[in-house]
Amino acid sequence: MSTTTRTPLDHIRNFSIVAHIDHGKSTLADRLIQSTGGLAEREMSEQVLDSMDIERERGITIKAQTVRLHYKANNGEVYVLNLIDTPGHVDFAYEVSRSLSACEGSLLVVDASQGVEAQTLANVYQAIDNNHELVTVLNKIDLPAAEPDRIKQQIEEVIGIDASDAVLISAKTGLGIPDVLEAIVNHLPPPTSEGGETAPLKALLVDSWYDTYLGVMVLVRIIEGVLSKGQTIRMMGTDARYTVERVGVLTPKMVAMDSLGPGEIGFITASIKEVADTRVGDTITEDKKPTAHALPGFKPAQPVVFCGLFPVDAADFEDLRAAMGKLRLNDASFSFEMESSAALGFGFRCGFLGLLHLEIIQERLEREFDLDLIATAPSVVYRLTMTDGSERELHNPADMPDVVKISEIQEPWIKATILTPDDYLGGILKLCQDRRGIQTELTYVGKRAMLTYELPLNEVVFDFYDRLKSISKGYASFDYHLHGYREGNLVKMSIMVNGEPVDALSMLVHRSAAEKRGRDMCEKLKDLIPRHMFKIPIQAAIGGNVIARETISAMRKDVTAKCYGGDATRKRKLLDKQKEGKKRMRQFGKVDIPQEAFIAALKMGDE
Ligand SMILES: Nc1nc2c(ncn2[C@@H]2O[C@H](COP(=O)(O)OP(=O)(O)OP(=O)(O)O)[C@@H](O)[C@H]2O)c(=O)[nH]1
Repeated sequence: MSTTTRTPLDHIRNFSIVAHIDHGKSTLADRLIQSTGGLAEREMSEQVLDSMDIERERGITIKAQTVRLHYKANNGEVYVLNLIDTPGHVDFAYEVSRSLSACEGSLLVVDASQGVEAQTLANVYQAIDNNHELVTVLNKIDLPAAEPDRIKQQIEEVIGIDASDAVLISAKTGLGIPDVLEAIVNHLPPPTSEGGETAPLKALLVDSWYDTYLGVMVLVRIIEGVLSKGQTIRMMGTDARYTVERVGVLTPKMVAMDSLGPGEIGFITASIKEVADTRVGDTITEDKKPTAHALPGFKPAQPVVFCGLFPVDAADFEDLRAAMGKLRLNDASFSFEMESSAALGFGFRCGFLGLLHLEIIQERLEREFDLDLIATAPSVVYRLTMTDGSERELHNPADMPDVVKISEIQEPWIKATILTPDDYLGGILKLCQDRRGIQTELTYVGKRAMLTYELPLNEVVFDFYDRLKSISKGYASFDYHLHGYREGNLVKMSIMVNGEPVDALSMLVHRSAAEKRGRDMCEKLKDLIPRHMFKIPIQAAIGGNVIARETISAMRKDVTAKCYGGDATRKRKLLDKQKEGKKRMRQFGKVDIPQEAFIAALKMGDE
């Protein structure tokens, strides 16, 4: 089925939903789809918008998707409402900003029992930066703890927008959903299009993903001109050309169209091989009749955090490569290249948008592809200026050049916003201080403190978020964005086990923290590495200087000794168990290091 009737601009509303995690964005989206008849009830999987398993399990939205809804308003007119789903996590801030720039307005959803959180703020400011009109929606008013009046006031105080006509809803029960639809039509502006249909094609590449049947699908927002089947298009950022094969919209089912016009949002397919060939934020134009200017603000996603991933069993290397290839099909911001480590053998150096992204990929590799992996210390991207004036980026501490050749090391800093109940403020201030944080603001939002800190990213990548959650018993919320590079007094710390350097454990640390961290690492490793038949020294060193040392004393490693006099099956079981245990160990020289040691050793205690 296809259609060519073009919806007039004033009957289109393009909007997104901005919210803190768990405030009910997906539930509301489902309700909107359901109540406009996009899907019959029995077709709704529990949550339509979050499609990947891990997303559902963790309750977060990773991949932005969109739906086109038809809504008959109280004024009798039928409107096309395009909802663009935005990823809910800080690591995907750039994707969020692109999704937002594809629409004119946002629903600001705030949980009426929780109030404003760190991500509410970060996302709403992004929406305001994109000149969005906002409709404030207070969700979960069915909860006894809901305090809509107090939260309205809080929104006005903290965000500085008028919340007096906020829509009160329960996405769970469906209460108030018709009011949300009316507010979208009446309070959010329609798209505008300077050149209209006759202008050369100019479209924003909002998102792309891999569909098993259709291949790479590209989500586009038409700014001006018309995008049609059979057209030869050009991606202005990458200068690649493709012939459009399919044009359509998602309702959320795919519905074919002949073309998309100004203000519209839909998808295309064009025999694009990899998602990596499409860059979110790029401008799509017609090859024969190109637009004069590309859309501003395009920047390819840059990996921020790197780590090495190695198979525990070297024989799994090719499987790991294949699995990573598959994941990358759908995630252009995940990058990997082969790496070999003296200690860990062959593996991959991988780049991620942030820590959550790293965790998700690692988990998917282990779970969906059944691979046992060793992850090395996550590292940020350092910028080195060499004594000969040249500059280079350092993704892996193991590649650190000789210090005498380096004149300056710069490290990335972030600007973090933390909201926490007052009770945990002391602990959080100490945590930020210990991580070299610089406090820039401390204000109160009702009974909660709102902190802004500048922090070196390398102090955050290990376990900052875990620590923050444990100090605040889960109540603090956290959001950050990159805030540029600064010079840092950084040194490379190496760890030696039995005299052999373990490259996978080397890291760049601030000089002031090096000694403590070295001591912590040695102490941790002492507990994590099992005794061997010989004495094992564990040392932390900067250059040639040993800054910390522990020793694991020798033991006769005979697990069957315990079973003296026991039966043979028991003995065999123990030996099997020991063999199994071996699999998850790595040999360094003569020493076996269990896989857990790598991860655990990197988690810094702040106590
Ligand atoms: N009581 C109540 N619970 C709700 C309501 N809306 C959503 N929830 C619940 O709140 C939790 C989070 O809702 P989601 O819709 O997944 O939240 P989200 O904002 O989409 O979260 P992300 O996808 O992680 O960004 C779920 O357990 C919902 O069932 C509501 O109106 N009332």
